[in-house]
Amino acid sequence: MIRVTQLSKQIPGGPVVLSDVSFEVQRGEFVAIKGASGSGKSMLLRCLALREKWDSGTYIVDDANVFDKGLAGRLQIRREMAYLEEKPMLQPNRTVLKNVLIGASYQTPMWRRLTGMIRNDDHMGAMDMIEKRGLLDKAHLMAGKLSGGEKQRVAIARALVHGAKTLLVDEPVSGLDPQTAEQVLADLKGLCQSQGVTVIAVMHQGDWAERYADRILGLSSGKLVLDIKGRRLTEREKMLL
Ligand SMILES: Nc1ncnc2c1ncn2[C@@H]1O[C@H](COP(=O)(O)OP(=O)(O)OP(=O)(O)O)[C@@H](O)[C@H]1O
Repeated sequence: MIRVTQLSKQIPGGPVVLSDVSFEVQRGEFVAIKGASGSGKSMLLRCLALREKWDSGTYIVDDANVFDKGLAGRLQIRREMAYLEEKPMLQPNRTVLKNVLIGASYQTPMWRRLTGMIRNDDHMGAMDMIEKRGLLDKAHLMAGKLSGGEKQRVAIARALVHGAKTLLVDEPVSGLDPQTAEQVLADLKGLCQSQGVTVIAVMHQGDWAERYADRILGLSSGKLVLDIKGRRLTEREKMLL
């Protein structure tokens, strides 16, 4: 369970971008964050991923207070809560398999990044994860040759191989054609349902959030104005965002 209480964040010398934001997320939930441009959606995700410093607020993950656990606790959060940017950061001149195996910089020991050495078990696990993302035939292609949706799925595979329990995903379907968007979202939803992975995704465009999310959080000018079960928004609710 993730519990955020009264999270506030101000850009140093600039505006307040999150103000007293509180909510809970259960393990295995698919939560969508909606809100107009500039409402603080990405900032919220980055705060959850500890990519941004919190000015105030408490952050409980699996019954432990993250800010009481010191550096080890923060590193654990960064490993278990993978932050997937809108344009996944893959190494374009390495294969899909290598990208999944080597992981993001904060997930992988330096010696492994430098040598590229892998164990047999790791190789099997990565191939399995790639296959489940529907990318087995692309495993040996250079990542730079993939489409946007395929890159998203490689980033998801990579996060899971490296122990992520929660995926914090910024605009997972932006720029994708509808069919690929469905595939990416169905994959995320399946992970929630079958493996208890928690997904918190910024999904403002279209009605993707209404169709796929178990819960919808709505932000307006840095404030949480909506916290509802996933369903079609009423006109009044849309007006809030
Ligand atoms: N480093 C920064 N310096 C100054 N202002 C910032 C910085 N990062 C974010 N902001 C401001 O914080 C506010 C929230 O930004 P954020 O990226 O979270 O919005 P968003 O809801 O994700 O928007 P979009 O949908 O356009 O991506 C915006 O007004 C933005 O200009």
